[in-house]
Amino acid sequence: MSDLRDPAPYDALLLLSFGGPEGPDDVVPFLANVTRGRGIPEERLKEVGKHYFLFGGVSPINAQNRALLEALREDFADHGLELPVYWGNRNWAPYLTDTLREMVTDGHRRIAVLATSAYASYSGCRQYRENLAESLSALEAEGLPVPRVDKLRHYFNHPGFIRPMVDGVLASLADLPEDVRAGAHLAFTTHSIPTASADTSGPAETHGDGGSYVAEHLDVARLITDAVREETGIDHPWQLVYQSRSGAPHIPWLEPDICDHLEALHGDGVPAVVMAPIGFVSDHMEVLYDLDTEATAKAAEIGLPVRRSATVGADPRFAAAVRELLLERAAAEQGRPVTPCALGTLGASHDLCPVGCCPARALKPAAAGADSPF
Ligand SMILES: CC1=C(CCC(=O)O)c2cc3nc(cc4[nH]c(cc5[nH]c(cc1n2)c(C)c5CCC(=O)O)c(CCC(=O)O)c4C)C(CCC(=O)O)=C3C
Ligand SMILES: [Fe+2]
Repeated sequence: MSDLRDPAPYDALLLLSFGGPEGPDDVVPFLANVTRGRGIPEERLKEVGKHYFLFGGVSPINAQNRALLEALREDFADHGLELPVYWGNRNWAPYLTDTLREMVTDGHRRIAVLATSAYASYSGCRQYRENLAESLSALEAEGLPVPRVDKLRHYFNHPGFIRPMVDGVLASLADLPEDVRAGAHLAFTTHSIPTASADTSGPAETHGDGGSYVAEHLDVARLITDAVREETGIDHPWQLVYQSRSGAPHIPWLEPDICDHLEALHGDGVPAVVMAPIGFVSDHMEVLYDLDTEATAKAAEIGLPVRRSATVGADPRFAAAVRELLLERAAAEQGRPVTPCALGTLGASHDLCPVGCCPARALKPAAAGADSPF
């Protein structure tokens, strides 16, 4: 019998995230890193900078990742899985290249990567793969060994991601005044992206209206609504809506925006809304500002009771899911039969992004996919 705890061929796990500022002096250089060559209007950057300054220049994302690192190490230790866990970011310290350099210096050559983005899309998948390729090239240029990096599959439909969100929505419903609770709508929110990116998200066969990005979020919304109904006996009406739009106004992005949605629901006489940020793995500035500040103020202004449900963050069930994803992939790499764990109608996502998955505007090398140069 094979050992179910055997992580071979992997010798380390890399938690790969976005990164965020940790004080006022970090904000402008962080935004410069994020928007390098991305054509985001100056006005939008000033606006987003203000969001960060409102919170002392501190994004919650790094603290969330530190907590997740702890949760992963604890879960691995509790399950006899001896695998070191490292952390690196695309846009702020600890920077991905520095972490990968440390990993190869520590002797690691076959690295599993968990990105803190659960869904397909250029911004949520290929852009992380491009950053991995850039960092591997940097190591190569320094004459260091280039490790093999494998990105773990999208986990939007993994029970360890879904169940904490179900609990979050149930807690938010319970927190609403009793007289409006039963009639509450669920507004599932995610990051708006250009419709052109959504339509080409995921493998070529899913390209079309909304692509994998929208289909995956709809599956998650249905799974959560179904689980909530099982618990409460109430079929809460729901809709997938968007937040945090940027880019030039003439370029179409996914709509409707959460604030417009709240107004429309209020106009229709809906008594209350739970906003569930399913597009975000943990609390980010988008959750603190766009939902907890802006959308909550809009709701107060129109007299609509709202609650924002918790993100998954460092929930121990999510840490366990990461272990399962890693061991599942290890087994597949060893050629052992595995049944990947997934809820919903879409099934488990691919291990290796095929050529043409979430294409970029300009072709750049991307690691950990069928088109990887490494
Ligand atoms: C799909 C998606 C995710 C989810 C997947 C994932 O988690 O990766 C995500 C996450 C995040 N986005 C973040 C921050 C920003 N994103 C920006 C810009 C953009 N995001 C986009 C999409 C996404 N973004 C897009 C299409 C743009 C436009 C231009 C471009 O294509 O680049 C900008 C520039 C200003 C602005 O336009 O808002 C900022 C500052 C932070 C950190 C937050 C914190 O500090 O807590 C996080 C986790
Ligand atoms: Fe973003």
